[in-house]
Amino acid sequence: MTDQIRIVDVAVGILVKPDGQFLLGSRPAGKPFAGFWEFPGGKLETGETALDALSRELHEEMGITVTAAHPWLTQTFTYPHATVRLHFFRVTGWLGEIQPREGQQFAWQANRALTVSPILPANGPIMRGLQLPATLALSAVAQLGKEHWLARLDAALAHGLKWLILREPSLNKAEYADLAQTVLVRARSHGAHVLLHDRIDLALALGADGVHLSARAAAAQHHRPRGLDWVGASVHNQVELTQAQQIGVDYALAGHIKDTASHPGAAPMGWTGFNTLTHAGWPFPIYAIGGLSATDVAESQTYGAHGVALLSGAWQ
Ligand SMILES: Nc1nc2c([nH]c(=O)n2[C@@H]2O[C@H](COP(=O)(O)OP(=O)(O)OP(=O)(O)O)[C@@H](O)[C@H]2O)c(=O)[nH]1
Ligand SMILES: [Mg+2]
Repeated sequence: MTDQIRIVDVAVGILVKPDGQFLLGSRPAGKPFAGFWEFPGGKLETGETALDALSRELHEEMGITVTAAHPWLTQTFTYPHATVRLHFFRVTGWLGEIQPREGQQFAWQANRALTVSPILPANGPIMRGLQLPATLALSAVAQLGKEHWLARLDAALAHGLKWLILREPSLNKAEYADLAQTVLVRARSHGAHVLLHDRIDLALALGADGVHLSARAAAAQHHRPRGLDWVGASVHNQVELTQAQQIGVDYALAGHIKDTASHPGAAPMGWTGFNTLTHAGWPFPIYAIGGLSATDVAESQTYGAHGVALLSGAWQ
């Protein structure tokens, strides 16, 4: 018989308030990593689904009844005491007052401004994923023309756009580099992130926030591009998702979900297809893309998406 690593499945709840704050709890004395901060949750019992365990654990540990929870990402991590597979849910609805039923402390935390530490070691990628906005935008110079699109970009930045992928396959290298410089200046003044599409060297040279890789470019990578803060990839199938995981992306875009002008002829996967593709659980957030608008965020999250990536929907 071959040795098999026993994997302990754990359901974890990230309680999120409408303003984006999330709840951490301290691990009670007597448990491994006592005093470390974690999201509430615990081990699945025999016969339980992850969602069953989440509801039970949050009731046991903090006295609440979960009314809205969506799978978000799945992370496997090996501790000295066990290998755990953590099923993270975003919990947006609950009933009852939060009570520390196990002697733990609770603290609502804002992104990038944690006031408690240390966090359980497995949770690093999770904290990073929580920094990603619910919507991101892909540029539309080819559709709108450069000047018109730049004007729309300024308006979107003023309205809070925080994440932009500069994807313009119809521009030549020099035109693209020129546009990237212009866009970086505008985005920086609003604290927005700009990821260049496939141009790793240019992203490094210009100090862009990262790179977004087409599925084809991701397939050609043997490791995560070095020196960039954020790396994402487009995926359409399990093979591409696996490759994205192997190179260690921070997020993926999966689609396309609906019929779009930019993908005439290709059959959309729909929400069912998105769910089939992603439901096994991946250790990074996945955005849905293709024919979507900002009003689709809530629906996308019921299918396990982090949110939606917008093309024309970002510039109307
Ligand atoms: N609850 C929770 N557990 C986490 C997180 N991150 C993480 O690595 N874990 C790991 O998941 C494992 C199980 O979690 P747990 O100790 O809360 O389990 P539990 O509530 O069923 O506790 P029990 O065994 O005392 O009944 C631990 O090894 C813990 O280190 C997290 O954010 N929240
Ligand atoms: Mg627990």
